[in-house]
Amino acid sequence: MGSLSPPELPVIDFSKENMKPGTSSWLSTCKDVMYALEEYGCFVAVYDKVPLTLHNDLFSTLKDLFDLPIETKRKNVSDLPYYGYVGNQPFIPSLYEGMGIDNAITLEGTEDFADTMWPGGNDHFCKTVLSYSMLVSELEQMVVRMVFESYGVYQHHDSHKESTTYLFRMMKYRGPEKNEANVGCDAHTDKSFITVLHQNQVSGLEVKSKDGQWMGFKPSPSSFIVMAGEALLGWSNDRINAPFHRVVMSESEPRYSVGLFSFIKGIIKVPEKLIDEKNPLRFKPFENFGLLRYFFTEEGRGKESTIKAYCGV
Ligand SMILES: O=C(O)CCC(=O)C(=O)O
Ligand SMILES: [Fe+2]
Repeated sequence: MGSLSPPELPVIDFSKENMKPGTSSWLSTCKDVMYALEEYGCFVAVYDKVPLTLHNDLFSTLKDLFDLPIETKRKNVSDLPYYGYVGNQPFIPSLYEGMGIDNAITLEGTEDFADTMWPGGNDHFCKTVLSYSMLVSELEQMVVRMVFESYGVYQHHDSHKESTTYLFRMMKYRGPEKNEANVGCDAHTDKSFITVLHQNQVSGLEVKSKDGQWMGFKPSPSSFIVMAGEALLGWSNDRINAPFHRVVMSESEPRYSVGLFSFIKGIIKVPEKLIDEKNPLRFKPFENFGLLRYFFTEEGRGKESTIKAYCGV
């Protein structure tokens, strides 16, 4: 008998030609996506729409950004928790720094951010981030469409799309020094609808399976982690899993990563179609940003499931 090998994240190919709604490759990818989201809450998308030059430009511009003085980086502020600069502060692993761009798939959003960081802005940064986040939002939108079609609630798709807003977060994890803890980011679940993560060549991301095993991830320029947040878990009436994940640094080189987080404006309601005798309503209508804010309260932070504590029936 062979020994049981540790589970691995499912890999789904989005770079097939002709992957258009209704085609056979679209329909078979829908099945794989739904299985991955319900079982793991996460998968690796192989997606070739982001050219290697753009990938390289993005990560080299991130280095310039994080090399700015800390007083400058601290100017990245927001009313929303986790949207602004986080780093060098108590209760956050000391290896971590992150900054956020609200409305990231608009030129205005990227320019507002760049104007805060550089005197006179930074055209190259804006172009790079905007092109990147637009291409990745197309991947997010394909996945959302697949979910709505697969659950038979496509009639709600357009209004959902109109209510979607994107946060682009950029992260740097420095390598641990001798005898320093190697945790880059503590285990957590995202409060977004969907998160798409991408990174440089330094590994460190781990995702927890339903049976409690940590699964690693080998990065590549065409691999994107698509992950469900607790807002999607809530919307799906608990069908889709929102997995715990963390970053553990074992290399000395810095790890740079980026996340495109979709959030929904207004009220999220479980579609009627997803409520029946076997699956009674599990969540009251809720606000995505309310869920995010709740997580950052003393009460919300300690909960195993933020969404259940926030609006569970
Ligand atoms: O750096 C990463 O890959 C993960 C970041 C993350 O989990 C988050 O920002 O929510
Ligand atoms: Fe996360």
